[in-house]
Amino acid sequence: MSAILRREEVRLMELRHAGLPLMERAGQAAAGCAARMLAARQGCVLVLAGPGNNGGDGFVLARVLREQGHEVIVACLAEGAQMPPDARQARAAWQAAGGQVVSEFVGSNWALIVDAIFGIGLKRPPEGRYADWIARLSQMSAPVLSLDVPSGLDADTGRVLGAAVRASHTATFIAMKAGLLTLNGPDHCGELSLHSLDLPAEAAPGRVLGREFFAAALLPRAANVHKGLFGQAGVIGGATGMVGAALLTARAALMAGAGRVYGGVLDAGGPVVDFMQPEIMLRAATDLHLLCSALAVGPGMGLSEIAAQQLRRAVAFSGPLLLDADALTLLGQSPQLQSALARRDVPAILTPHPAEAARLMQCATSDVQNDRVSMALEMARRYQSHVVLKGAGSVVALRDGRWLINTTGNAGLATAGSGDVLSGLVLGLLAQGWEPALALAAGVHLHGAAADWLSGQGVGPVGLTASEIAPAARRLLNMWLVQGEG
Ligand SMILES: NC(=O)C1=CN([C@@H]2O[C@H](COP(=O)(O)OP(=O)(O)OC[C@H]3O[C@@H](n4cnc5c(N)ncnc54)[C@H](O)[C@@H]3O)[C@@H](O)[C@H]2O)[C@@H](O)CC1
Ligand SMILES: [K+]
Repeated sequence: MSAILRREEVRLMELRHAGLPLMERAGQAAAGCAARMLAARQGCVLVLAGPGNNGGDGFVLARVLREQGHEVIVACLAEGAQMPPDARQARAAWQAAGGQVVSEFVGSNWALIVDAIFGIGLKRPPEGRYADWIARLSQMSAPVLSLDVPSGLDADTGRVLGAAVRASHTATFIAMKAGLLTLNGPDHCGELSLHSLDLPAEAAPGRVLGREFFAAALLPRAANVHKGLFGQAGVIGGATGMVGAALLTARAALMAGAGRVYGGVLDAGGPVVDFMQPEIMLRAATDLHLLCSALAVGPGMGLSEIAAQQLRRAVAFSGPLLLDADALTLLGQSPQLQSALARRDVPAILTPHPAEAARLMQCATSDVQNDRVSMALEMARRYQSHVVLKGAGSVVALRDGRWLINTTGNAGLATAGSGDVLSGLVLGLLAQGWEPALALAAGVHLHGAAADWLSGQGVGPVGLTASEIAPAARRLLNMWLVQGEG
């Protein structure tokens, strides 16, 4: 499972290995990507080199491609003397080999454009002619290879600083960066490849969320079992007009394997049976006993006094607890509930989307989105819970400070009820005795993988409905249980 390093962690790693020819290795690795992208394409390669070490990587790549017989031009606005030592050396080696450096590029008929303008060193919007280059790149039809980070993208947060390159492929070095995986990163990176530059893997609190994280919990079912072994899942939600949200959660819990599922609805005139899924035992929320193995509270629950009462009852429940949707809004308004939550032995799971996270953190949604990893970690710390901050590149922050970014899923999940299904999948795993951190990570990964599988069948991303996610997730989960880590 790949480590994700923040900018400062990458810098420390570079310092620790300063004696190694890292820029040479980075340029060589990127030249391999470039050669694959060029394949049979004829014509000249344009390398846009910035003023720092990202530009230096570009000079190494240019030299290697030229040695392989490709025609290459490097455009660089900085003077050699203004560049940092490694980049200066790479530029000198390029020129010593007969390579040309120009200060401007004309024409648009390139076989490949290499974006070596800015890497992890960019912290403010690109200015002047660099901004101009990025704007011009967006109008060109040639494939673009970005080195380390698409220029203009913040490597830690995935924010576009002004404007950013939209790459066909991004070759990133040493370790994965959060900004490539969350917010605007996935829309700008194209295909993503990681090149470790032969540095040893490091222990880091951030990881890419893969199946190996929860593989130990993927245990195939024995033959001699009964439903009582797979837990009782309880759902509280479904105020008037929103009963469907609670049903989506309950159905997903059933399809994730919970032995029995109880639905406690707040709508006094609500249904007594779910005719699409009659296995679910429906009743008034006030009649739902809390002897269940795991509880999810919030889908379609509303913000009424009865909803608040139900939430207070749920926070006192000692088993695994997931809070979603309206439960999060109510939680954000109540210091008493917050301290009760923080005192729980079993950490609760919070599943906010960015607007709900903003309510939990008493800030603007844009503040949440501007640094999703830091915000998810701060929420986990403040609420002493495991958190998933949903959205492109969902960030899972665990109570102990570890964090994960999920890479499954697609825009099809941006549909009504999708979050209710996620809650149900996690709830179903919790009911079966999965440890909360593993249930959350697995649920998030599975939910995204189900959407990817459905999109591969033409069911989405456009028009994917939340009801379709749980049956697809059930199918994948059964495959994973047989395959293990796979
Ligand atoms: N240091 C090392 O050991 C290694 C560094 N590597 C490369 O080096 C990159 C980091 O290098 P740097 O720290 O030099 O940073 P960058 O090359 O990403 O950019 C920093 C340079 O851009 C300028 N700059 C920043 N923002 C600007 C803006 N908005 N407008 C105009 N100029 C701006 C800075 O003044 C500085 O000159 C990595 O992303 C990676 O590509 C790799 O070669 C691997 C090894
Ligand atoms: K770049």
